[in-house]
Amino acid sequence: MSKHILVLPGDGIGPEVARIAVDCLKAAASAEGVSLTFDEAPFGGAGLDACGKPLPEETLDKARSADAVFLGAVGGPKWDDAPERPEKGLLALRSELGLFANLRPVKVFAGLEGLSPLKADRVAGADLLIVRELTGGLYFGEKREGRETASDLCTYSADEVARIARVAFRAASGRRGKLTSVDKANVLATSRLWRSTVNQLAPEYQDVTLDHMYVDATAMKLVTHPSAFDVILTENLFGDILSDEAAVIAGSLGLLGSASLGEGGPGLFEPIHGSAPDIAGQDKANPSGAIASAAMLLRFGLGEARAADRIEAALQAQLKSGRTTADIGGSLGCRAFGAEVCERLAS
Ligand SMILES: NC(=O)c1ccc[n+]([C@@H]2O[C@H](COP(=O)([O-])OP(=O)(O)OC[C@H]3O[C@@H](n4cnc5c(N)ncnc54)[C@H](O)[C@@H]3O)[C@@H](O)[C@H]2O)c1
Ligand SMILES: CC(C)[C@H](C(=O)O)[C@@H](O)C(=O)O
Ligand SMILES: [Mg+2]
Repeated sequence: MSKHILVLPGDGIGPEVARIAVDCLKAAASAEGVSLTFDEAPFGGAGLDACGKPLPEETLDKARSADAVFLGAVGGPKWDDAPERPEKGLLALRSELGLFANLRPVKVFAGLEGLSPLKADRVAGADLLIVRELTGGLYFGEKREGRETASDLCTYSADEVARIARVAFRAASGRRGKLTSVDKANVLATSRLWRSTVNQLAPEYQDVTLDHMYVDATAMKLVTHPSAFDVILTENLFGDILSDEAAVIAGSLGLLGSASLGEGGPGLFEPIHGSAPDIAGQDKANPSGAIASAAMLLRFGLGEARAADRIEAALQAQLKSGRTTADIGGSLGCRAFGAEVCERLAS
């Protein structure tokens, strides 16, 4: 039976990288005998332009009935003063689909240490997974927006912490067995609840070694000793910030993909970068993060591990060839890079 994918190209470089990801999905599926169907819907700024809303109802309905959703990126200066920003649509989509678990892997492959702006001996061997809580915390707390004062409420319940912590414990158990829970428990009440909830679960996962680290120290250690981490578990805002930082361990923000998963229902797969208005429309975007997200869609969204492996191998081979986009020192455009990855997928 064929599996149905909803594509939300979004804004800026979103449509540029989403196009490449779809080409890769088609090539990998055809090589592995997997049957996929695709549909597209307006979302983000494109949703505002088409229907006056960043998450039009029809788009949400299509997302709910898809097997998996692929997103390019949303946002841009054009909609900065819109009554509802494009980003609000993304938060609503994550919340409506119950996507509380955001997985953001960062890996420095042997021979590709030179892609990083950090020293090669520092990044060598880095292979970590950020497990970011995605539907709670400051992003979703009550907001008060006045002229003189404003506030964003940060709330977490023990249940919300426990369900994301279990995802991280299980991930660590299937990897190198090391879990670092990142918080700011020296200052924040939500972090103290976070820490005690994670501690309570630890005895259930005897094969996992748990430690805790403050977010500021983690930000430092990520660039000084990235290979010290296996799985990082953290709340919504800290995970957002640390994952952009962690992207440069591998080389560039354009390299990282992500999977946002709930309890059943379609997952959402998207590169971690944004719409990059500074390079949009110039064929300069690195589509690697989108391609990596396509592989995660096949693996975690559709259970098609062989097709996912095929995409990951092709992407790695392309990066190793040195024929890359400008953000990691090459001279290929987004389309040419994507076309070369697709050629590898077919062979
Ligand atoms: N998931 C998403 O849709 C998402 C994620 C982050 C930011 N945003 C939105 O994107 C807009 C721009 O935000 P920003 O500029 O802070 O972040 P950004 O990630 O769009 O760009 C940050 C920098 O990284 C570069 N960059 C990003 N992706 C790249 C790629 N694939 N290849 C090469 N270079 C790349 C950009 O050119 C820019 O210099 C904002 O509206 C923001 O809210 C959306
Ligand atoms: C666009 C924005 C709402 C989003 C976030 O903060 O989660 C983005 O930065 C991300 O990392 O996916
Ligand atoms: Mg982000």
